[in-house]
Amino acid sequence: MTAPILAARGLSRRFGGLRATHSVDLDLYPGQILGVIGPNGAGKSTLINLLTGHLRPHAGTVLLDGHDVTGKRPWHIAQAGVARTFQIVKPFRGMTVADNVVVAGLYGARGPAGTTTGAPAGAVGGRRSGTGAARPRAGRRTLAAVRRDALETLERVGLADKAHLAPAELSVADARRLELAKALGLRPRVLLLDEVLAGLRPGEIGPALELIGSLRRDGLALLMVEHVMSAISAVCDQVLVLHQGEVLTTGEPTAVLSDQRVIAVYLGTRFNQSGSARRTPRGDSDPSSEQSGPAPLAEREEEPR
Ligand SMILES: Nc1ncnc2c1ncn2[C@@H]1O[C@H](COP(=O)(O)OP(=O)(O)OP(=O)(O)O)[C@@H](O)[C@H]1O
Repeated sequence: MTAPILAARGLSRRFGGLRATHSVDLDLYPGQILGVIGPNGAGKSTLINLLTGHLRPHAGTVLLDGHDVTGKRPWHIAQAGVARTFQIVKPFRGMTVADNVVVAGLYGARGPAGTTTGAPAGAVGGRRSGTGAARPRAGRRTLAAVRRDALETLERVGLADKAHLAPAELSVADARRLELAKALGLRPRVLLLDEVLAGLRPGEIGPALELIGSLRRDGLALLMVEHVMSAISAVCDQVLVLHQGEVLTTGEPTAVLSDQRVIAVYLGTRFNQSGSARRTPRGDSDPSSEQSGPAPLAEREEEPR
């Protein structure tokens, strides 16, 4: 059996007395999409932050290609092939859309200590071993080549015609595409998506899922934190459910989304018509829709209060 490319063992992080994640184990394999779900505050973003080095765990281990990368800085982990998107998009605001992706390309994947990157099919550019301090690789690839790759990436996410714009001129959906393009610009082997579908209109979700599916076909390993249950059920191979920082269960989407324990932890969370557990900016549930029946999460529909 293939070894996991990214794994967590006993990953724990507290904020004061709050256990944001507690003893989380996961395995992510090349060509797999692992969905991570759970009610607001369950620890999903914290888990991504621990995997990418944006937070240090209080206990536990992060393994990349079997190498211990626990506590490594985010740029080390990014250059070792793990890219992410942020729930709140973070473009470089003083640059064009295209230059945002070029910057990512200049700092792209190098590979973990003692290995080469094994970048996915279709990925381009040089490889390099070691996890030294982050610095641009323009010396290995010309800026023109990096720019060409960036434009290909923008084409792939559907932003080619907006390459010249400033990020502030983008719609919500396009800002999410740029967030994804920046992550892909790193030419990762592992991609962690934090609510990449949030704010998209129903008609925009299908193409986004097609793109995510195409990345899996390229051989990327994807971890997807998402509240849109229909999307989780459509594209994920496995789903991990977090509840109060702990893994409640892991399994295939159909089984997990109809598991009574999983449904129970979502009770009190409102669902919209696409089966999305929604929240307000305060983190509360969306009062415009509510569902508390025992139907599988992916089949839930809005019900007036
Ligand atoms: N930097 C922080 N300082 C203090 N508490 C934090 C911090 N980050 C997260 N928390 C708390 O840790 C818990 C888990 O938060 P986290 O953002 O990981 O949840 P989540 O599952 O991603 O939630 P959501 O679905 O709302 O994004 C929450 O109670 C949150 O308030």
